[in-house]
Amino acid sequence: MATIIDGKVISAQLLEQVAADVIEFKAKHGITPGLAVVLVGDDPASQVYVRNKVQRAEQVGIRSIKHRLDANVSQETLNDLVAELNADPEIHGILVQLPLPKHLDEDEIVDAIAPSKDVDGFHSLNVAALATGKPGLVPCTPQGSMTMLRQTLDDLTGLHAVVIGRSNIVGKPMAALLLQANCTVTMVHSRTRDIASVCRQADILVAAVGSQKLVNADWVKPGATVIDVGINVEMLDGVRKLCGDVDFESVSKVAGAITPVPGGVGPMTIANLLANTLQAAQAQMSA
Ligand SMILES: Nc1nc2c(c(=O)[nH]1)N[C@@H](CN(C=O)c1ccc(C(=O)N[C@@H](CCC(=O)O)C(=O)O)cc1)CN2
Ligand SMILES: [Mg+2]
Repeated sequence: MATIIDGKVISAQLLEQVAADVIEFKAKHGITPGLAVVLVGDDPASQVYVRNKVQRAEQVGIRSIKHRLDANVSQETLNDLVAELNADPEIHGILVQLPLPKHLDEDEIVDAIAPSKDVDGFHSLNVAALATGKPGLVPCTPQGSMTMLRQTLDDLTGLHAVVIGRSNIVGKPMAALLLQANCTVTMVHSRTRDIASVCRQADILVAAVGSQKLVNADWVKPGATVIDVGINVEMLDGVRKLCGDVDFESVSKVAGAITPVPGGVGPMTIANLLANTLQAAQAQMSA
């Protein structure tokens, strides 16, 4: 049976560290780090994530301000709000909760956020910084996944990491971080031929594709470390349950270590968002 990599425990450690660093920041600069969270529309999952972000921010001493906009808000109004937040010296971090309603252009709004306040690490300049190994704000979910890998494995150097999924917010930044950690990185996706045999070669397997229980035991090398980034909803006997991209029941019998869903990568995302907010505030104070 695989070791369970507990995201609740690891994220609680990170939050504790952020809270201590926030106290130090406040003492040094006499100001409180500020995070603006923008929620457009009524997507129930997004509402839960935003509520959790605001609650956790308070817990670590970061001031958060939530901006709730109607589902049919115009691109112009959203751009104007972001411009206002960019100019606000009390706001050090800005995030726009995704996904946005279809009529809005996500790329445009993400690139409207000042790169120094882009605590999601989605802005083109932060993406370029990560790709070229320069300092910048790194996306929260891949960053959290790396923390879990580092706590599980002594050294990542030379390990073969396979990332399933090529999204801009998880797959691509995850691959860049694994490469920085000296892994040999392969990305697989819906057009990959014989995806199972490629995955079976992985020492580290990261599933970030949004396809319920896609990865089964046949895809996993015995002893591999498996990071499940998927958050999918399944109905079991009429009850709504979360599950990942990995079939936990079968894979946990083969893998060396595995993250569960829920309680794995998810909690790391929010902890890293707050770590990024503090990092952004520190950088702005020394600019
Ligand atoms: N602007 C952003 N939008 C989105 C991001 C993001 O990082 N920035 N990521 C996801 C949603 N997300 C954060 O926003 C997120 C998803 C899941 C969790 C989490 O803690 N999940 C729990 C289960 C929670 C539940 O019961 O529903 C877990 O896995 O244990 C946190 C954050 C898309 N949008
Ligand atoms: Mg759109």
